[in-house]
Amino acid sequence: MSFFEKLNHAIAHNQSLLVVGLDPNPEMMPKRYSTGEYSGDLMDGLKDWLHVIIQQTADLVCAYKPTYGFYKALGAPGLNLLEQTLAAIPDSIPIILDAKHGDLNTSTVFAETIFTRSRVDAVTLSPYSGQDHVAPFLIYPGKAVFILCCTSNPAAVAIQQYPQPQTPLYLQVVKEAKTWGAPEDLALEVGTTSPDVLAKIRAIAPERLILARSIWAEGGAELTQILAAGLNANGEGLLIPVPQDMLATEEPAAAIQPLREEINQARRQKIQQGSTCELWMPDVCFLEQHPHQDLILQLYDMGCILFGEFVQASGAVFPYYIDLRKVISNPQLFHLMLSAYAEILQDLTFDRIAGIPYGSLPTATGLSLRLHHPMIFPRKEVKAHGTRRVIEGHFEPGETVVVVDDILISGKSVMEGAAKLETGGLNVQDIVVFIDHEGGVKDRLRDNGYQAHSVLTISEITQTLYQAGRITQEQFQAFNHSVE
Ligand SMILES: O=C(O)c1cc(=O)[nH]c(=O)n1[C@@H]1O[C@H](COP(=O)(O)O)[C@@H](O)[C@H]1O
Repeated sequence: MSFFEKLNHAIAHNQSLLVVGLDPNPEMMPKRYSTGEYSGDLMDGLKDWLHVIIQQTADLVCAYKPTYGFYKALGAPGLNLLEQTLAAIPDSIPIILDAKHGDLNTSTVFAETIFTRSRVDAVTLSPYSGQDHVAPFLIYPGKAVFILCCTSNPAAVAIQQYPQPQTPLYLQVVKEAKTWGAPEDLALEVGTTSPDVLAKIRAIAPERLILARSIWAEGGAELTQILAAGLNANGEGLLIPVPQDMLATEEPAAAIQPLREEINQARRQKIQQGSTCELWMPDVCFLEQHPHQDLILQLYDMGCILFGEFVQASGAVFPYYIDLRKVISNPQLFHLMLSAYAEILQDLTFDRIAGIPYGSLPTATGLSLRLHHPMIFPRKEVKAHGTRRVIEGHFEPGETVVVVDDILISGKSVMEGAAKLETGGLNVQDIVVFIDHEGGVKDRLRDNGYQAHSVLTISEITQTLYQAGRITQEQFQAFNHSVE
């Protein structure tokens, strides 16, 4: 039986959305397993405690969740204890190993160990190594992964809310993770005390199972609010952890039963509120994603694309400003950008590459080294002493030069540069820029005898930023009005 079948069966049979953590944490172990008449050692105490929890809760929960870290921390006896604990869990209850595994190099062996040599049905994973890390776990039919989307740790806010609270990274993790696996294979782990966070995730992932965490932290919201935000319209899709302190009592079942009923009450209400049965449609469409989406988003996040009112060199006011000069300080991004230029240059015929100073000299240098074509450049201002050269670098008159520049606004800078190269007897046909401001600038260049190529247009950039939630509707509309 697959993880999801087992889970659904356990939910229906035990009428429960509760998950019990089976954590051999010596600090949480009740004193009765180490003092008084108890004669065993620490490992015996932990084992007996966990076994009692399983016996008491097997008809009250829909899954068990052993935290791998607690077992590892106990060394070899701890790993032995994990096996004993898993063996004590009834076959009908699925096991989610809480490993938060995040290392790409060990993903294949770890997946094989837990899914073929133990009774684990699902595992929690960190999202930071991306799909490559998750794929080795998803090749096991019937097994599932839970992707950690956010945690409730206050210090994590700086990362999870980046770059801004309206478009936080944790929601991007959810959107991205949805493309890695089907709802039956890939669920989400959400640590939060905030119903708002759960509601945002539920809104973009209505079809995903969510394993809630940290909901019992002090100062957190009421359980009813958490349930209202996280349950789907069918009163399902949310797994609720049993509070740790309930597991330390002598009769965990007595404390858990009312909690189970409270949750079921909220589930019934949710079902009554929704009059229709929800049909989930996947919102993943790879065709719509811009091929340079990553590059565009990174440029924006680095502050190379700014929205607001900016006066341009021409005196005109645009609702944006592009400053690509910063890219050289981010080698990984610069590399991506050079690859995008190189894709265009490889289809052109030329002897040398010329960069327009100053902004495009690093680009021309990078392309020259990458494509093994010599570089030259027209000087911005000609020196009044020395060689008084207009063009720096070696060239032969009659050669063909491809000109590279950052952005075409009116085309003035690039045409001035090309004209200087032509005074040296060079031919300029092709001009390659990163961004085309549009508004007919390519036609203007064509009228002057140049063929202009661009990696991106400003419309593609704003459309991508808007779709990714980086810019607001107002910013997007301001841009659209400016080009009307
Ligand atoms: O000054 C500008 O107009 C300008 C606006 C902008 O958003 N980004 C930008 O880089 N620029 C500068 O404008 C140059 C191109 O403008 P044109 O010569 O009008 O095509 C670029 O090479 C930049 O030096």
